[in-house]
Amino acid sequence: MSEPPYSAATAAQVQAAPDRPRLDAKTRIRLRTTGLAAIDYALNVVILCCYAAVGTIAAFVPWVVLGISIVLNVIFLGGIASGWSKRLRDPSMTAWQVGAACGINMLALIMAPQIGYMFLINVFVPLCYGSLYFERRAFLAAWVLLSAAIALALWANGFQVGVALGSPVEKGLFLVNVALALGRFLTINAEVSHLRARLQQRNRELAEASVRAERLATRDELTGLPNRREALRVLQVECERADRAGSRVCIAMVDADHFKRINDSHGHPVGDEVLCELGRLLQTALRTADHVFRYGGEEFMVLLVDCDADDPVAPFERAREAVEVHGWEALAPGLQVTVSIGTTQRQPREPVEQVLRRADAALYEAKARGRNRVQFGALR
Ligand SMILES: Nc1nc2c(ncn2[C@@H]2O[C@H](COP(=O)(O)OP(=O)(O)OP(=O)(O)O)[C@@H](O)[C@H]2O)c(=O)[nH]1
Repeated sequence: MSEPPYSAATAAQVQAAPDRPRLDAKTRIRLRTTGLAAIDYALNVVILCCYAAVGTIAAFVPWVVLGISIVLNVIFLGGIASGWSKRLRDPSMTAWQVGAACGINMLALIMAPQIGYMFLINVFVPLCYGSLYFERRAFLAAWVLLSAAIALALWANGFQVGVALGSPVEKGLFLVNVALALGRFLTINAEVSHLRARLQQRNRELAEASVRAERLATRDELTGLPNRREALRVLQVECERADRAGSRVCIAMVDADHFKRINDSHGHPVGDEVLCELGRLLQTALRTADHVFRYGGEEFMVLLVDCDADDPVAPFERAREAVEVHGWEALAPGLQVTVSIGTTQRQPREPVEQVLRRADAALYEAKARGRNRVQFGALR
């Protein structure tokens, strides 16, 4: 009998499988870069083996470098993979890795001065890697320490820095080594360029998010009009401007009449559409320089700038009429919408709160007098 493709036993095994701890993204990146450094160590050992095989350097040198490389990489990779390095200020252990790589090259310079060029070139690679993570002070420290280490190593090997270009194999190894050094430099540069591109992308996203956040903070989502918070800000700004220019502003509170009934008889979505349409109608009925805000619920605030007209009621009467004669039937059969408007004119240097209170009182009066009307709130 053939086994079912997915037996109950398999399901039980899957369920019983313990959750393997997953490495976070940053740890994976650290392991990747440290792993690349380990591959670099291995390549160096291979080149040293070749030099040892043709007798340029002593046979023990690659073994010593291999042994130290293994110990160092076990420490770095193990420290990062186990999460131990997260306790450090730099969990990538950059300074330690750069120091270890330079140290191992200085040791090799002492042990194999015949190919000293290779180790002097090699120290530039970890330094470049450090440029991804080092702070300014660390560069200065690296410069001083490395210069001292090179001087010490040269003193220890009797100031010998060989190139070894005698045999064809040595010439070939020299070229391979130079090509590898170039490859390492360019790999690190490619990484820097990738990071720069990511940073630019993040900056763009951040700028877009802040524009969106600002829009959300100042706009009403339903009608797209500026919200109450923005209304109070703009009102303050326009009043100050009017005081400087010696002009007047008019404000009006516009409230849909019996809006609860509209919601109740035609449904909330129709109510929402009515509010959007009201916003559009008010904007169309007034001048482009004037401001229409959704003040809250079914209430709008209108701000007329440079409103020195003898009759500050006229523009609002026009807006009220535009709402009354609008073809609301197109939204819902039997739908009729009117608005009540309380308006007032701000006196020079009059506090904003006082003007708002007067406009509110005028709106209240318009409602009390039967709705669908404009009421002017005069100074008492
Ligand atoms: N559809 C919809 N309704 C809203 C919104 N905001 C407020 N409302 C409704 O507007 C109604 C306002 O009701 P009331 O404050 O009683 O006022 P009204 O029915 O317009 O009566 P008057 O103002 O006295 O003419 C409430 O039923 C609210 O639920 C909205 O964004 N969408």
